[in-house]
This record gives sequence, structure tokens and C-alpha cells, in this order.
Amino acid sequence: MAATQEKIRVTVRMRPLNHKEQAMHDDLIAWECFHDQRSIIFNNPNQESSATATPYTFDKVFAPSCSTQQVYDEGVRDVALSALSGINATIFAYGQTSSGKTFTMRGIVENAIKDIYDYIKNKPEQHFILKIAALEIYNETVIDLLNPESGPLRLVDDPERGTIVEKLNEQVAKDAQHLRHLIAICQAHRQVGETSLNDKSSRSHQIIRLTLESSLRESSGHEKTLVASLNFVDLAGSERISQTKICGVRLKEGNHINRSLLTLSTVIRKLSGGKRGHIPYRDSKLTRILQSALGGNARTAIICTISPSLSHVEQTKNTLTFATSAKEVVNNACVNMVVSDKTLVRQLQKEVARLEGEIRSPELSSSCLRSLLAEKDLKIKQMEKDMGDPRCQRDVAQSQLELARSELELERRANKVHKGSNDHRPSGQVVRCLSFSEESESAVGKHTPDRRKVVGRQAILASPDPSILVGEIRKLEHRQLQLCEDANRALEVMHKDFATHNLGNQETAERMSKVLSEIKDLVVAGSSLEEIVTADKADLKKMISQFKNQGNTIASLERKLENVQKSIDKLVSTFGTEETPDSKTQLRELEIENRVPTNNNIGGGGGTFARDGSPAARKSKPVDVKKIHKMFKSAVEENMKSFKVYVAELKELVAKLHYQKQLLICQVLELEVNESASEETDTTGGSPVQWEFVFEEQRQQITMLWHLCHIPVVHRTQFYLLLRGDPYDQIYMEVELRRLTWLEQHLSELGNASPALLSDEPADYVSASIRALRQEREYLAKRVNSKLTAQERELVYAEWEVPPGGKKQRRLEFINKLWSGPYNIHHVQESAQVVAKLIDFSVSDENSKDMFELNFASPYNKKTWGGWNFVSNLLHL
Ligand SMILES: Nc1ncnc2c1ncn2[C@@H]1O[C@H](COP(=O)(O)OP(=O)(O)OP(=O)(O)O)[C@@H](O)[C@H]1O
Repeated sequence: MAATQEKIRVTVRMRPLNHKEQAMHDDLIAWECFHDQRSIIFNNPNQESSATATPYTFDKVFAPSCSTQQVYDEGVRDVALSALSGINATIFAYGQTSSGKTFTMRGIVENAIKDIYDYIKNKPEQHFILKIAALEIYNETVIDLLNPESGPLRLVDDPERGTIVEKLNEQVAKDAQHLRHLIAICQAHRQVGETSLNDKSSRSHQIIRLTLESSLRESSGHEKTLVASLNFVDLAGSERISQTKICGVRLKEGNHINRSLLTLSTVIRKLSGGKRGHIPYRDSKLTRILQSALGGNARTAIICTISPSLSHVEQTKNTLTFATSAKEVVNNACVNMVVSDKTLVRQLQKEVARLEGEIRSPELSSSCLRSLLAEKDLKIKQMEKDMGDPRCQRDVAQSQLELARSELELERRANKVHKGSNDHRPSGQVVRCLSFSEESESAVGKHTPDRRKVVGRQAILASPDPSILVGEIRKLEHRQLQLCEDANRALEVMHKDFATHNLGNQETAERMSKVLSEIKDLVVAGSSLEEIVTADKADLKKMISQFKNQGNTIASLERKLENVQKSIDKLVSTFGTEETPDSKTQLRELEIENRVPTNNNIGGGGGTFARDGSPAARKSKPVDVKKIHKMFKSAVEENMKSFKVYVAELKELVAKLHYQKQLLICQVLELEVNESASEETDTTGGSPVQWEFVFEEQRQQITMLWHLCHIPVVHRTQFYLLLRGDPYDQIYMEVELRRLTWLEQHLSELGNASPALLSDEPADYVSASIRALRQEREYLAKRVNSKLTAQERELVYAEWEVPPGGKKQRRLEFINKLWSGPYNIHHVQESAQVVAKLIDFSVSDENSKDMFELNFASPYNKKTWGGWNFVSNLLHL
């Protein structure tokens, strides 16, 4: 694909004077932006005229009054969005410390995410995958911001892809909200420190890399895939040591920052000169990683941020000189199209066929051609080997999908708990989750003006009206029945396909009827549910037992769907394999049936008959039976594939249904517990069976919330081991759930809020918790040696799949694995046992539950909230 030459887009943004600068009387505004919004001039407030100054001109100059939205729209938007058409793009923020780089980049990233997802929404015919990776370069060390525990990363030179960061974690963003959440995690991990010019000065260069992959099936049937990366680079600020008055660690950081920025400006200066001599990309990790954005295959925009203040005039001039060089740098961006392995194999096969033809022709048969052919054959084999068995790949992908789904489900479960400790209102997620479609949401809205009162657990406690629950359940049941009917219809269509086109063999037919009966079974399950619900007359006790039965039926529905999917898988694989002797015979029969008769003794009229009286081919042209058969076959194959997808979707919906039902059962149980508590004045309340159920449910929620909120693993271990479902544990569980729910809500608000609106307090909390957790893990890693014998260590390493390596590294890797899989009960149990051993913790009288404060107030009120125990407190260090 031809590259397009384009200069780097350079814009300048001047921030307003800050409070400190305003407070200094002699600190005046030293720069004036022209009305053309392209030039800026030094205007010394201590001199009468600016006649001697020369203006600096750029693609755009944004005055202090301009919003970040404007900077995005007019300065970088089109560069950022080129990634959607397969062109790499990079957006930098460059400038002195405290000039507004981070402020600007956060807004730019937010705007870009919004635009990207709007674009994706409007292109339903295209399939998009968006991945994110993020790193920081701190003191010339590369750290993965999505997984800082992985330690320093190496840069590796790849002959085709250039410099790559080895083992950099990349995650697929499920949607815009998930992407924002991941970015918030990266920002929380970034190194920040206080200097005299900026309370929250970034001490590292941060690169957030989004990889956008879009595939489109063209009318020719070929799939076109475009892949491009979009980098958001928030550089650390250049700083004059005398001005920032830094020393110690900050000084060391400042030196590294200044040195790498110097390399960046040298690279830019050399590139802007147009001479293609030696460009010192390799002098810093920053320029190595960003090499393609600097004169390579990318579109690049640089936003230079400056302060208006007279006291920073020298630094501002340096920034503007850098910007002036940068606007002369020319890049060569091109569209990055990916040719799939399959297409390559196909091309090579064609070439082989051509060569074979040439070899067979007597005049061209030569040893040279033979060797060429052999070489190509070898290449094809290698490629086929690399591609692996597509069916196997499909299965792996499918199981990954299932895993991701169940993770998502658990995440939802964790989120579903009532949000907010004081107002007892349910979260938005719970509300959303309880309604499948907009239609049902509006239906709920009709019951009562305040929907939230209807569906929330706590709200129901406050307003115990079982008829509302019946309404909810009925809607769910109705939806379930619809699903079964849909499935049946789809299957019948497929069955017709098979019958009409006389495809497949005996085995396929058997499988087909098996799937049919399985689906029928589903429909029966669905209708029996409907009967139960419609027979109900709002008797609370009766309802509870009904709900439980329905829960079981849904579980069996899930199992049945599982079977259906397995059968379809088998069907697809049988059908996709080589032609069977049966089908070959059928094909031969069809061919014979359709062959042009040799003896033309046919009567007139519309139809023609062969000598044996069977329907025969038309007189004029022979019918290409093979072709038709192939066409039918591929049509049926397509149908089966889409049916498979359809069943997978059904499965997901049933899982959702199941979850919603569990939630409703919980609500009813609580209602009942409450009622019986008031009737019997029994403080423990509820039957043991009900409590057991609620306990397990709450424990799962708590485990997930511990994970999401980075709670110390020692606290998790103690809590997990001490609270084992005793009826008196109810109160502890409730308190823990409230605290965690509050915290999680607080942190997710941080993830969803517009960066410009973020308060600093939650961000600090996240990074402090992550840091504390890291320290705790490091501390536990040190205890592995003293608390486990060499033999025990080897055993646990094998059990936890810790790869061989240095002793220290293995210990840390092992500890990092503990409590990392909140959705796996076995993992959680094992983690608790290991941590308990490392800290000598046992369940005994002296280790009572009293260590978990019984305080219902949210942690927001710091006076009453003591915080979670850190390992150092616990070990009295
Ligand atoms: N355009 C702007 N409008 C209002 N406030 C701004 C603007 N730009 C920056 N600020 C404020 O100035 C302060 C410093 O900004 P920021 O931290 O983004 O600077 P920086 O260039 O990233 O600094 P460093 O290099 O030290 O990390 C912040 O409090 C920020 O909110």
C-alpha cells in the first residue's frame, strides 16, 4: 500500500495562570495569541513594545480560554481517527512541568474513546476488536501499567515490526466503559510525585496504546482486515532543577526525564533538517519505542503545552523552539492491511498449481522448476502447521469466550449488591441487569414512578410487595419461553435445509434429529415454568418454593442448552469433514439422474425425461450437479454456523435469566427472613438452609469485591477463614459487604468520570491501595523461605504452576498468584490456606471475629473507619 507523506501536526496550548502565579504580583502574562489562532508572540509586560519579537506560527494555537474539546476537535481528532482506517497514529503532549500535559491528554483520550465507539456503533457491517496496552518509562525502565508486578520489561528489535516491548500485557476492551476502567488503572499505577511547581507531577513518560482491528467481508467474499495502533503519549515535563528545587529521588527522576527529552529533541531536530543521516533513536527508550511516530509509518500530532507566565518564559521559548522543529518532520503513513494466513496459503497453492502445469508441459520440465515446486510445498506445509487445526483454534476461542462470559457474570454479581450505605438504593447495574430490553425496562417503569424502588434488594425490604416480584418473574419466564420457541424455529429451518438438499449421511441425520429433540425438550421446560408462575396467587411462602423450583429448572435448561451446543458442534465437524462414501454415492446418483441423455427420445412440453423415466437434465445444457451440490452444502454450512452462534447467544441469555432469578430469590428470602425476625423476635432469623444460601452468595460477592478494590490479602484470608457460615456471621458479612460496596462504587465512579471532573482523592486511594498490596505481597514472598521447607516450596510451585527461575522471582511469582482468581472457589480456598500458613494464622479463640470492626458507617467517614489490616499491623512490625 502506498505511503503518504505528511508533516507532523503541531499545535500549542497555553493554559490559564494558576493560583500560585496569580498570587505573585510580578508574575504577568508574557504571551499573546493572535486572532488567526495560528500564531503566538512574546509580549514582555515590562517593555512598552513587542516590535523586536518574532511570532511563532503553528497549525493551531489555543488560547487559555479554549476547552480541551476544542483542542481535540481542531487539533488532533482526524489524526486519532485515522487509526480506524488502518493508519497508525500517535498523539503527544510535550511541554515543561506543570504546563498542562496530563490535563490535556486525559481529555484527549476521553474524547477519542467516545468518537471511536460512536464510529463503531455506526458500522454494524464491520467487526472491530479494540485492545489496550500501556507502559511508562520511569528512570529509563519500562514498566507495564496494566501489570506493574511483572517488573521491568525489555525492548526487543524485530526486523519487521521494529522495536517491541517484550511481554507487554495487552487486554481486549469489551466496551467503552471497560476501556475507561483499564485506563483508570493505568493512570493509578503511574509514578507521580510532588515538586514545587506541581503537586502531582508525572515522573514518567506514559504511553497508552490502543490497537484497532477492523474486518470487513467484501462482496467478493474476501475478508479485509485493517490493523492500526493509536498511541497517546503523555511525556514527563522538562524541568529546570533551580526552579523545581528538587533533590534526592526527584532529582534523579528529573535527570532521567531531561536526558530522554533531550534525545527526543535531538531526533526531532535531525529529522526536521531533512537530511537522512544517523538519527539517534537508540539513545533513549522513549525514542526507540516511538520511532515509527517520528518520521516513520504513522500520522503524528504534537500538542505543546505552555504556561503564560513571565517567570517561565525561558522554558516556554524552549518548548516553542522544539515545536518549530517538529512541524518540519515528515512522516510516511500507510494503511496497514493484514493478509490472512488462509489467503496466503491460497495464493501459494495457486502458484504451485501453475508450476505443476509448467512441469508437466514437456518443453518446460526441468530440475529447476521441480526444486521451486518443492520449496513452495514446504512453505505451505509450514504455514499450515503454524495455523494449526482451525477447529481446534475455534474450540479454544470458544472456551475463552465462555470463560470471559462467566467472568463477566461474576463481575456483575459483584456489582449487583446494593450500592450506597445510607440511602439503600440499588446500583445502576442491578437495575439494568433486571431488565433484558428497553421494552421490559419501560414496562417496569409503568408499575411505579420510581423504578429503582421496584427492583432493588434493599428497596424491596423497605416496601415488601410480592406482587412486584411476581411481575418481574413473569417477565423473565415469558422471555425464557420466547427463547425456546426461537430456537425451535431456527432449528426447523436448518432441518428443512438438510431435507431439501438431501445432504449429509446417516450419522448427520441422526445427530440432526437428536438436536431437534433436545430443543423440543427445552420448549417443554419453558412451558411448564409458565404454568407454575401463572398458577400463583401471590402467596409469599408458596412463591418462595416456586422460585426455588424455577431456579432448578433454569439450571437444567442451561445444561440442556449445553448439550444442544455440543451436538451442534459435532454436527458442524461431521459436516465440515471430507465427503463420506454415503454422500459420494448420493452425489453420483444425482449426477446420473441429471446427465444429458445420449439418445434423444424425449417428448415435448415443459419437462424432459430420461429413458428410464426418471426426471433428467434439461435438454439444452448439462446441469453442473457438483456445483449445485457444493452451493447447497455451503449454504447449509453457513446456516449451521449461524445457528451455533445463535445457540451460544441463547445460552448467554439463559445464564442471565438464571442470575436474575437467583437475585430475585435472594430478595424474597430476605423478605422472609425479615418477616420471621419480626414475628418470632429471633435475632438470628431465617432458616439454616436459607442462611446457607445467602452466605454463599454474599461470600462470592465479597471475594470479588476484595479483588476489585485491592484489599490486603491477609485481611481476605482472615475473614475467609473465620467466617464460615455461622448464623451469627450475618452481621459481619453485611458490614463487610457494605464497606466494600461503597468502596467499589467510589472507585468505579473514578473510572467512569470525565477526567476533567476527577477529584484527586480516589485516584490517590487506588494507587495507595495497589502499592500497599504490592508491598504486602513482597513481604509475604520473603516469608516463603522461612515458613515452607524446600520440599514444600517445590510442591506448591508445581501445584501453582510457577515456572523455573531465580529463587526470589519464583517466590514473588507464587505470591502474586494467590488471591488472583476470585471466581474460582477452589483457588480462593487454597490461597487462604497458603497465606494463613505464611503468617501463622489459625482459627482459634484468640483470633476472634471481633478483629473485624462492626461499624456500619461507610469508610468515607475516616473517624469511624479503621481501615483494613495490613500485614505489618498484623505481624506487629
Ligand atoms: N488548560 C487548563 N485549564 C485549567 N487548568 C489547567 C489547564 N492545564 C493544566 N491545568 C492545571 O494545572 C496543573 C498542572 O497540570 P498538569 O499536571 O496537567 O501538568 P503537566 O504538564 O502534566 O505537569 P508534569 O509534567 O509535572 O506532570 C493541574 O492542576 C491542572 O489541573
